[in-house]
Amino acid sequence: MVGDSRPRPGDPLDPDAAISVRGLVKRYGDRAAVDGLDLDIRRGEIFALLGPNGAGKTTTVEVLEGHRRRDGGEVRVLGVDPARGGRRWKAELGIVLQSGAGDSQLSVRELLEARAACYGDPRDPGEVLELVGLTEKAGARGRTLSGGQRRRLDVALGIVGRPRLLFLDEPTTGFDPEARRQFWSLIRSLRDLGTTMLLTTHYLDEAETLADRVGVIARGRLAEVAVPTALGGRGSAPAVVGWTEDGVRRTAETATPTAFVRDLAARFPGEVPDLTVGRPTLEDVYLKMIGGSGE
Ligand SMILES: Nc1ncnc2c1ncn2[C@@H]1O[C@H](COP(=O)(O)OP(=O)(O)OP(=O)(O)O)[C@@H](O)[C@H]1O
Repeated sequence: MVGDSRPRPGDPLDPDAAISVRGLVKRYGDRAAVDGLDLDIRRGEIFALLGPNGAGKTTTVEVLEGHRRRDGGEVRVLGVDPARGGRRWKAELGIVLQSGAGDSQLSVRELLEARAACYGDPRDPGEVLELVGLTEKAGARGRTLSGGQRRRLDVALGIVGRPRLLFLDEPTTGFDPEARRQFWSLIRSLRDLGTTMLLTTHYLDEAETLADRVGVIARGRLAEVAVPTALGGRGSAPAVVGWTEDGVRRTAETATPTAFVRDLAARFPGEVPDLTVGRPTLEDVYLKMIGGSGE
């Protein structure tokens, strides 16, 4: 799918969606932190919510989780209005927060077993430890874990209840590059198991790698929703060809990079020096889209 894929204001709620939101408004005092948001997230999808600090991401997610009352609009999460969600509904959600579980005196396994006991059909704690790569730390006290290991424990606690929908709030903050890659493959395994995921992140590469679609929120409104390769008209943006000639770095924008490079190649006896062909990155289009909208 190419282009914007938001529902239009006034469209009915989508009963088949994992999350369906129409005209969501949340005010703090007389200021709207979320100011008329329309969004559908499909079952089984990984959706990344992007936006600058203060844009309204956390507020939106907290309303969806049932942790904050909305001031306007309609919301359904797994078919239920979060303002009225009961225990059974809550048991179908997994929430990965910066929980502080890592400060506990309990061991990693004890923490996980205690959480698993809250659910009717939990995942096996041993399997969850394996999935998040913490098997060797099963006996360790939470407070002896490194920052990245605590985050994995947060994820383990979020998924042990076998959630159908998982909320991940900036899940890889503080991870080293290898831990991030491992975490990404964990998220893909969860998707293969059918889990729908709503991810907030400030890492554009993370959104690009993981998300089926991304939504950019600025000043409490969704600026665009699209697959990562199409956001901001990225898919049809001109390519930028770069090369070095007479010791000078040159670049040219072109809609036909193949023909351009063919002509360029004809001008050089061998390789075109330092040849690059690029399109705008997700970060390029994102920064353009939110330009000047931060707090
Ligand atoms: N409890 C609160 N009381 C008053 N204002 C709040 C409260 N929580 C958030 N806000 C304001 O609402 C706006 C949106 O905040 P929110 O936390 O949703 O942004 P965010 O997109 O999650 O930002 P970040 O990327 O920094 O986490 C901000 O202007 C913030 O100051």
